[in-house]
Amino acid sequence: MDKNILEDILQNNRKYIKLGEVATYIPQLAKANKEDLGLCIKDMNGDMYACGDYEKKFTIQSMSKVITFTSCLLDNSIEDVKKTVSFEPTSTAFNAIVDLEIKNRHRPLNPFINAGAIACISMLKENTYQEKFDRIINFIKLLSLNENIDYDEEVYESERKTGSRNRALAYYMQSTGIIDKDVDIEKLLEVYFKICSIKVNCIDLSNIALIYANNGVNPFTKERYFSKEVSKIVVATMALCGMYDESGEIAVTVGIPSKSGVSGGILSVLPSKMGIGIYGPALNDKGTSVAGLKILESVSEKFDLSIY
Ligand SMILES: NC(=O)CC[C@H](N)C(=O)O
Repeated sequence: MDKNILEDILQNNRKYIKLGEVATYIPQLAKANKEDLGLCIKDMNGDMYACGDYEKKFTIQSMSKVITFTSCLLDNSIEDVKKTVSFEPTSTAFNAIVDLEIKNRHRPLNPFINAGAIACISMLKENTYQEKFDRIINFIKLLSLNENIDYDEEVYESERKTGSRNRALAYYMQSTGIIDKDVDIEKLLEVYFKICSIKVNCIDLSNIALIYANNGVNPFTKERYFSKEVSKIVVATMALCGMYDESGEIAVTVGIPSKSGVSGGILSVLPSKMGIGIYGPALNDKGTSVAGLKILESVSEKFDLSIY
């Protein structure tokens, strides 16, 4: 893979930034620099190809749902997980309420929408809410091969103060028994907001993605972090649901299982080959980086990476 080609791809797709807007519904995210654009690709040999603002830190947002879902699968049998959340795509937004009432026996359709992730956090086996958060941040440190991962206190506060929609989702799920009646919803949401506020850069995302590309094994130390079975479930769910109600279109145009977040990050897993991290905070109307998505599409096309 030629770094100059990647640099060209990044520059050629810069023009799409103007089609998007940074997220404003979480006030702190509105402070992002719309012009930022970064890409990092890491392969199984440890070779890294990066350009643009690949070292810039941003919050992990919905990309954390990959790690939350993985942890939920490690703590619970697949049958028990399926009683709470299924693995079906949505045709509505990531924070939609309507599906919870009318579809799927009140279960969130998948673990990558807000309701699904909040339900997954409630299923983690730790005894305290602090332990649940520690578990996830430590797992992110492990998978990103970065001990220095931390969370952004200001983004966390901003989300906590403005999180009425997530509160509505969580209380609704408690009313239907999807979330246990003993769960303290405010505390559960604090964990969710804090997880979303964990800071990463494109290198961290590419490292995390690489572990999934390698079926749960760190390709450098050969350490196994989760089973091949869990990895397959998570990556398949990413392919079908990771880009919300745009997942079908992206399967066609990109063909690489991916998960986006409203900070503008995209985490993409190319099985057996590479991990990709992208950042560009200007978002399309689905909440995905508009130029980032175009970069992913160009990389896939240029190097013939679609899994289909
Ligand atoms: N799509 C996203 O990245 C959403 C995550 C964000 N923290 C929220 O709960 O709304």
